[in-house]
Amino acid sequence: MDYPELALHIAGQWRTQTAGGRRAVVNPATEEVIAQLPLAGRDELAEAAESARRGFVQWRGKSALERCNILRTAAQTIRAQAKTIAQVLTLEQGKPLAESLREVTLSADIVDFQAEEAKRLYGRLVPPRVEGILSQSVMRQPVGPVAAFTPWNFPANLPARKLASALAAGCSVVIKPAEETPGTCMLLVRAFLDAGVPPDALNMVCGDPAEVSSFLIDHPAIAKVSFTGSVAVGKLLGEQAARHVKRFTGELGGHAPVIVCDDADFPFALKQSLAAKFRNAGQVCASPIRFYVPRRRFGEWSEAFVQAARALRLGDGSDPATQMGPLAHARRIEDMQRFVDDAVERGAQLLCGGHRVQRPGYFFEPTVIANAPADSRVMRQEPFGPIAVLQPYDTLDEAIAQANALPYGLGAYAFTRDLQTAHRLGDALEAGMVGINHFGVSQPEMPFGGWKESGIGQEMGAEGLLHYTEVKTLTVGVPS
Ligand SMILES: NC(=O)C1=CN([C@@H]2O[C@H](COP(=O)(O)OP(=O)(O)OC[C@H]3O[C@@H](n4cnc5c(N)ncnc54)[C@H](O)[C@@H]3O)[C@@H](O)[C@H]2O)C=CC1
Ligand SMILES: O=Cc1ccc(S(=O)(=O)O)cc1
Repeated sequence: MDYPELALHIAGQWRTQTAGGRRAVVNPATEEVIAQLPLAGRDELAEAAESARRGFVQWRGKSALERCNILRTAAQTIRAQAKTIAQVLTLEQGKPLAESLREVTLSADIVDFQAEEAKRLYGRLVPPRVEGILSQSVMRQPVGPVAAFTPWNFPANLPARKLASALAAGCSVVIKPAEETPGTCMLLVRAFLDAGVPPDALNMVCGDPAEVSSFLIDHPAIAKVSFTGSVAVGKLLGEQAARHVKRFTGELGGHAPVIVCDDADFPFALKQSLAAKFRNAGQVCASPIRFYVPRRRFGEWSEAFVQAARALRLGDGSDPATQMGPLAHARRIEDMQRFVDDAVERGAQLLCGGHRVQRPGYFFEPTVIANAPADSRVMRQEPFGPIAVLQPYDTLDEAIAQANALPYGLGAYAFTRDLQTAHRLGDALEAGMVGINHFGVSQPEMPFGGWKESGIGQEMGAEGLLHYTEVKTLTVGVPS
C-alpha cells in the first residue's frame, strides 16, 4: 500500500517545504515512519487565514446550485477513490480496511447530503406590522471563514462533516487535521479543489495543535471555530473563541451508557454491543462504555461478553482477517494502562485484557472491567479505547439515574423489547443521540451533537448546516 507525499494547501498552493519544520507520521500497526509531514510556521498560518478571507468572497458569490454541483462532484471523486483513500486511512490510523472503506463512502454521503441542503437554506417572509413596508424577510447567510480542527479517530468522516457543511453554506475553511492522520484529509481537500472549490476557499495546515488553534482563533479573518476532540481542549478553544465573540461548535467527548433491560433479546444486544464497543478499538466519541445489566442476568452477560472480547482477532488493519486494529498512537496505550490500574486499585474486577499486547504496534487487549466504583477514573472520564465496564443494577430507575449521572451527554443506548420502555428511555436519557436496540446514531441525514459537557451545536443533518450561517433580517420600505 502506498502512502502519499504530504503537503499543506496554503493560499492556493500545495507546499511540501514549509517554515515550521517536519514531523514523522507513523503507522500505528508497525510503529514504522511512513511519511514526513510539513508543518506551517506563523507566517504561513497568516497566509492561510488571509487566503480564506479572499476565498470567502469568491465562494459565497456562487449560487447555491453551483456550490451544490461542485460539492457533489467532490463526493463522486471521493467515492471513486474510496479504496485508495481507505488504504491511506488504515496506514496512518490503524483501523481495519473494511472500516476505513465504510468511513470513506459515508464521508461521500455526508458531502452529498450537505450539498443538497445548500439548495434548501430557506428564509421566511414575515408580514410587516406597520404600513409602508414592502417586505420583511429573515434569511441565512454564511458566517465567514471557518477554522476547523479534527482529530485522528475518523480521519475522513470528521473533516468531511466540517468541510461539507461549511462549504455548502458558502463559508471558506482553514482545516487542521490531526498531525497523526493528515494523509486522508489531504486527499479529501484535493477532491474538493479538483471539483471546483476556489483554491483560496480551502486551506489545509498542520503544526503544533495548540499554536495553530491559538493563532487561527485570534486571527481577525476567522469568523467561526469548529472543533472535534476532548472536553478539556474544547473548553479551551471555546473560551478563546468566546473572547472574540466568534461562533463555536464543539463535538467533544462522551461516556455513553448502555442500559440492557431485563426483557431485552440478550444474544442480539450482546452482538450489537460487542461490535459497537470494539469498533475502531473503542476510539469513537459515542462509543458505548458503561453497560448496565440487570443483577439477576449479570453473570450470563459478563461471561458471554468476556468470551467474545477474548476471541477478537487483533492485527494490522490491512490484513482482512483483522477485527480490531491498534490504538492510534503511543500515548493512548499509556492512558489505557492508567485507566485499568486505577480501576483495579479502587476495587474493580478485571475480567479480561488490561495490558499492552507484546508485539510491535500500539495494540491493547480488549478489556472488560466489572463493578467499577463511581470514583474510579474509568467511570468519570472517557477511556477512548477498548475498555468496557459492566455494572449490575436492580431497578430501571436506578439504571437511568446512573446513566445520567455524568456531566457528559453524547450517545446513550438501551435494549428492550417493550415499546413503552423504549419511549420512556428515549425520553429520560440525557444525551444528544439515543439509540434503542441499535448503535447507528451517526447518519449523514441526522444531526450529531452532545448535551452537557459533550459539546455545543450539531454536525450533519439540516441542523449541521445552520451552524455555519448567521441570521439576517431585511426590511424593505416604500422609497418615499
Ligand atoms: N471527540 C472525539 O472524537 C475525540 C476525542 N478525543 C479525546 O481526547 C483525549 C486525548 O486524546 P489524545 O490524542 O491522547 O490527546 P490530545 O488531547 O493531545 O489530542 C486530541 C485531539 O485534539 C487535538 N488538539 C489537542 N490540543 C489541541 C489544541 N490546543 N488546539 C487544537 N487541537 C488540539 C489533537 O491534535 C488531537 O487531534 C481522548 O482520550 C479522548 O477523550 C480524542 C480524539 C477524538
Ligand atoms: O467520533 C465520533 C464519530 C465519528 C464517526 C462516527 S460514524 O462512523 O459515522 O458512525 C461515529 C462517531
